[in-house]
Amino acid sequence: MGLFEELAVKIQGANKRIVFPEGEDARIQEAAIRLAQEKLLKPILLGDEQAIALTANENQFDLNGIQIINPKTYPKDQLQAMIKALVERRNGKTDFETAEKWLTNVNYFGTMMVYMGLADGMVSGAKHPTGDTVRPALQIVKTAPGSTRISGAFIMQKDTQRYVFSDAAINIDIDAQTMAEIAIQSANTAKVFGIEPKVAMLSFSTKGSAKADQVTKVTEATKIAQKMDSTLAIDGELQFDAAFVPSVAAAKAPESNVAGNANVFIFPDLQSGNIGYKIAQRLGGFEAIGPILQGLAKPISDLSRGCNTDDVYKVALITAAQAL
Ligand SMILES: CC(C)(COP(=O)(O)OP(=O)(O)OC[C@H]1O[C@@H](n2cnc3c(N)ncnc32)[C@H](O)[C@@H]1OP(=O)(O)O)[C@@H](O)C(=O)NCCC(=O)NCCS
Ligand SMILES: CC(=O)OP(=O)(O)O
Repeated sequence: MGLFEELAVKIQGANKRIVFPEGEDARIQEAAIRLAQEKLLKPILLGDEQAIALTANENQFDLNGIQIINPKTYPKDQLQAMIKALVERRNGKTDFETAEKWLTNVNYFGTMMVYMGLADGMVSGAKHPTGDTVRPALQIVKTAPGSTRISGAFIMQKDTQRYVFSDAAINIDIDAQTMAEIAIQSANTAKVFGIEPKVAMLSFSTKGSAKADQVTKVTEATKIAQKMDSTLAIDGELQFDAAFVPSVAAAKAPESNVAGNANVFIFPDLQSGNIGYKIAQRLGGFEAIGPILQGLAKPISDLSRGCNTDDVYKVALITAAQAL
């Protein structure tokens, strides 16, 4: 059974309510119809009813039975309760007027639905850049116990090959401590997706072949991560070829228990992580599933704006599974 068939079996019957703030988008509507028809979850589309119907008509979609909420006509008393809960949650950082304005934005509205238990998870980002999609989650849902940072991983999949790339979505510039935490989070994500993690801390240097502050950061991160979980196979600093290709590993890092066999790749910053996953996807022909947000207290998932219906469907399955 493939990964997504397994997830489908897991979530079937649990009826998790997943809110899609971009309900007017055709890819979102098509995925929501498929998810509802297969009884995998209960989609909730946000948006203007007329605009949603227009997209559906243009594409001959049947949205019968799918819940639609228009934040602009949301019952006044329920909106007031939402504003109050948001102001309370922000604990002095956001006043009533700002909260009211935020809630006219579908990503804030959807995030508050998840925070208040009106939905079990959220999938957005088909039309919004990552920052605008995840900022409400960072501000309202916040980190899960045991995590100090939220990060974004991709499952990269082709035929029988499956890898984790992190952080490819959230933290722009990271210190050694954050890189170590991302490594531990990503190893856990790998296990959820049936990968026995061998974690490579990536650099442009292998085992001291270059000297630079950027390299020192990666060696420090490796030591911290090894201390955080001594049972984990984790090594660095490694160049990608040393991490991935056994013959190169034999030449560059013969002592390493990870080099040549790594399957979880931790990038030293977001420039390299985001560029790296898109090269593997667009030149390497890998399917990129994610970004899967790690370390968040409730399941909220981002999409790439380049996503298709199948990507939305798969990210929704992951989100519903995280909500179990
Ligand atoms: C994620 C991102 C939007 C946050 O930036 P920001 O809104 O400027 O963040 P701020 O520093 O103002 O922080 C806003 C809140 O989020 C929290 N936060 C920010 N980054 C966080 C992280 N990685 N983990 C946990 N919380 C975080 C802050 O603590 C702050 O909380 P507070 O308001 O309660 O104090 C920003 O880092 C970003 O744009 N990242 C790149 C996204 C991207 O374009 N990726 C490429 C495509 S996938
Ligand atoms: C994850 C990612 O790169 O998102 P986008 O393509 O929307 O910027």
